[in-house]
Amino acid sequence: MPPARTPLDDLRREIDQIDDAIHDLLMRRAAVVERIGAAKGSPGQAVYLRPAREATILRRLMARHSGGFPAQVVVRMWREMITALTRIQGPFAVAVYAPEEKRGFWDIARDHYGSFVPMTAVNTAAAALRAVSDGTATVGVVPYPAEDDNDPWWRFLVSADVNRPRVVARLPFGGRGNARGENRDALAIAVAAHEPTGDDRTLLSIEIGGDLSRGRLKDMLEACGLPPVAFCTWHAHGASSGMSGPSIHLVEIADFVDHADPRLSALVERSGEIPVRVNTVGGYAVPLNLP
Ligand SMILES: O=C(O)C(=O)C[C@]1(C(=O)O)C=C[C@@H](O)C=C1
Repeated sequence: MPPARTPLDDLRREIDQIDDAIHDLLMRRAAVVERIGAAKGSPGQAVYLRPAREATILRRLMARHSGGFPAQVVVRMWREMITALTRIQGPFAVAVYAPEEKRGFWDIARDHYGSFVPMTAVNTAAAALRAVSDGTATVGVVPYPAEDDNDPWWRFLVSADVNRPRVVARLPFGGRGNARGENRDALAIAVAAHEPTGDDRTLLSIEIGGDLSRGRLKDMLEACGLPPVAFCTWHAHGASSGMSGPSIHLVEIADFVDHADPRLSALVERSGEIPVRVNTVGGYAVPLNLP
């Protein structure tokens, strides 16, 4: 006589059915993404990468999530899936600023882009940007800008060229998990569209050819409807020596702003005699509020 089926057997049978359903849906999702890839046309410069859409998908899922399965793990699983399905559409590789003593960026890049994507550690943020510019990497992962950096990587992104690499995401997007190292966030750089998600930050480079204090610039930004939430400044000559002269500010704005936004021309007009040049350096969807 065969042994009687126990409640545990029944539950495992149910798990097998669920696993089949999840697996079927994964294969179905992959087939749809293949069609999306075809609809986007030939892969030029990483046009298949849509960070805003990725953020929107995860925000929508988090809004409906409930039960005992950890939200962060949902994000982690989706991140693995999304990168795998991005790779169906075209080449994808990541260059991460991860010198010996700062391995944390490697962990958060791997959490975001998955454990099977080709990933290279580089010793400087500039090398990560170069990898994106020369096409050896699709995405570069660099430290979130710090005020005290007197040779900041972001100055290499200051350009009006629409095909230049720009900031496309802030990492971690869905919680830091067990990533090693300090608590510093990273930014992802790629040649991909800066698109709105409904809750965004934009990075503006503001080049100033004369004397304009940060306080004055802040007032001007606010008056133009561009609420600044963070500033970094780089002086082209005599960096950090307090000398006046050409300087570039990286200003984070609590809104989505694209290069044709009328608020940018309003800012230039408002500066009057002082030569001011404004460019967008990209931006990011505000990450999920998960530990
Ligand atoms: O919606 C797209 O454009 C896709 O390519 C699909 C998808 C996804 O897996 O959902 C994959 C990569 C993109 O960066 C965004 C989303």
